[in-house]
Amino acid sequence: MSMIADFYGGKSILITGATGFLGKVLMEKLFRTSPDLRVIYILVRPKAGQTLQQRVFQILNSKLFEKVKEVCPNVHEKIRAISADLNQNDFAISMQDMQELLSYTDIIFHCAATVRFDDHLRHAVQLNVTATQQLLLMASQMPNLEAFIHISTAFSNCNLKHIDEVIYPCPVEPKKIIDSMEWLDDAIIDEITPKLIGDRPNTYTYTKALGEMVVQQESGKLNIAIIRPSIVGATWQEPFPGWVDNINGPTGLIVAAGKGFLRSIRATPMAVADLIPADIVVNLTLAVGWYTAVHRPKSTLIYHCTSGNLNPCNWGKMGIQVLATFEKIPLERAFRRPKADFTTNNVTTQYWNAVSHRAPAIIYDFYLRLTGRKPRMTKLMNRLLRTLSMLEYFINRSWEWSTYNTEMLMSKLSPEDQRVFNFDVRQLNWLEYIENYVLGVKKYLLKEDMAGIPEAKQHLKRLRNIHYLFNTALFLIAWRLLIARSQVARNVWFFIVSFCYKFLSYFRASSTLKV
Ligand SMILES: CCCCCCCCCCCCCCCCCCCCCC(=O)SCCNC(=O)CCNC(=O)[C@H](O)C(C)(C)COP(=O)(O)OP(=O)(O)OC[C@H]1O[C@@H](n2cnc3c(N)ncnc32)[C@H](O)[C@@H]1OP(=O)(O)O
Ligand SMILES: NC(=O)C1=CN([C@@H]2O[C@H](COP(=O)(O)OP(=O)(O)OC[C@H]3O[C@@H](n4cnc5c(N)ncnc54)[C@H](OP(=O)(O)O)[C@@H]3O)[C@@H](O)[C@H]2O)C=CC1
Repeated sequence: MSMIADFYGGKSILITGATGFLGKVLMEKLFRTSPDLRVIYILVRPKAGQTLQQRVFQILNSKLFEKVKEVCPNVHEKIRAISADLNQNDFAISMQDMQELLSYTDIIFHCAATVRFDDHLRHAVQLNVTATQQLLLMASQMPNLEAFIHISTAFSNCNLKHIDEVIYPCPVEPKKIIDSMEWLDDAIIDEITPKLIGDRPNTYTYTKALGEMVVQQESGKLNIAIIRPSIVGATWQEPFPGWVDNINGPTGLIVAAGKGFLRSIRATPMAVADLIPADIVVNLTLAVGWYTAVHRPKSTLIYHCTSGNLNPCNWGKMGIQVLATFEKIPLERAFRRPKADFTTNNVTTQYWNAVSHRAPAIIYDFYLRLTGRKPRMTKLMNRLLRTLSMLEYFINRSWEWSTYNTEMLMSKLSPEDQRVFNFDVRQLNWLEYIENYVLGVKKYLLKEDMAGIPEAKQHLKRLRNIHYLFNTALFLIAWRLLIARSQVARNVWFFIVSFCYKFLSYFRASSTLKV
């Protein structure tokens, strides 16, 4: 019997960010392993023309939840979507809903955040800091609350090289930042943002660090734990391998490489690719929820959910495996053949960006214009290059995260819990995982049919022929121009032609003699 699964039975659980990548995997696992839980409250905002109910319906009817329906057929009744916007005061939750949440919630998993690297500081502070503060305030009014689990990121202190499972203070107090966001105008905020974020690369990592400080400062009598995952990737095993449904982190680049847009990337092949599968993060999160509620540690414990120190993989190995998988299982309607390389300095990066990214996009857009269609490739390529520039910071450095608390927790689990809530990253085989990740991108994110693989391979062959044809034509044109302008080139050309002629004549003569 799993102690953790048993613990969540009969519980009322509040999840923020349940419609996000991690939140969905968390909800799925909870329903699958503890189908007798009382209710999961999720804070949801209407989005993209969909009502709350439509959003929940879509999630529950997705492939991810197929197994849940077998073990928990009444899952629709156990999920209670509460209209909320974390950008608003009191999250714009109705009085009645708020009363229900305050009266019944036993556990909180706070996953909601803005994960955009380029978010305006005001918005990032609102969601990653102020909303966390408000949620803690709500939590302090919940008489039954047993644990508050805050999801942060391993990169909240990415300005350090070695990171321990402790909270590192930021120079300016979060309360001061929250206050200043209320009266400073956008232009001034823009001006002070670089000074505030200091040696962090973006507003995301900075505000996640502030969020942790808020958790520490406002914890009061609450039972709190913080989880810091590194780069969350597709699922490893559960509910099935390779599940992913958004383009964050490496996923977007995997798509770009598979479709042939991404040809070169400024990365350090030997740098550690600290990827962590979403199901490992979720298993650790649920184990932490149980441990925090049952064992009530005296202080707020921080758990690093990383792979680098226990089972390292590097970007070079990952890139090679991504491309090897695309050889066997290509994506449909690729722009060019999947073929990419790492560059390590600015000059080569600029060169390959011009030759392999910008030039083909301009040529393709010219072709689209000629055929009366709207050009779009240059815009797409600019977006890819912007994304690459934002991710570069993370793929050219390595960090060391200590994992004492995570390993301590592993040792506290029963053998059954170690199996059901497995977060032992040492068991992960990277090559197999990356292959399944790439397959998952094709199947679950791009929704491509596996039956289309022969056609996709055919398409790649056509692209290869076009590539050869194009290169040959380009060579001939360049050569023709050169011959017209240079005596040396003309001499070389006559030499080659006469050599070929002599060789052919000799060959013809010797074969005639043999007959
Ligand atoms: C040998 C070579 C091999 C090569 C093989 C290559 C593979 C191997 C190499 C791998 C190296 C990996 C490195 C990873 C490092 C990660 C480090 C993370 C560390 C921190 C981790 C964390 O702690 S935290 C989570 C991470 N946080 C993000 O990773 C957000 C980032 N990102 C943004 O900050 C914004 O993305 C940014 C960029 C501003 C652009 O912003 P942007 O405005 O230009 O573009 P958008 O993102 O808005 O979206 C653009 C279009 O995608 C559409 N779209 C959006 N979402 C969608 C969805 N879910 N499904 C479908 N489509 C979606 C959208 O609808 C747009 O389409 P449309 O134009 O048609 O509307
Ligand atoms: N993905 C990763 O690589 C990593 C993620 N993390 C952390 O894990 C957590 C989850 O990340 P992930 O699932 O990837 O992120 P997603 O972007 O997929 O999900 C974010 C969630 O927050 C919700 N949200 C955002 N703004 C609001 C708002 N104003 N009101 C209500 N809900 C809102 C979103 O709702 P909606 O669907 O309506 O937009 C969504 O459910 C975050 O705290 C992140 O910092 C940490 C390390 C790595």
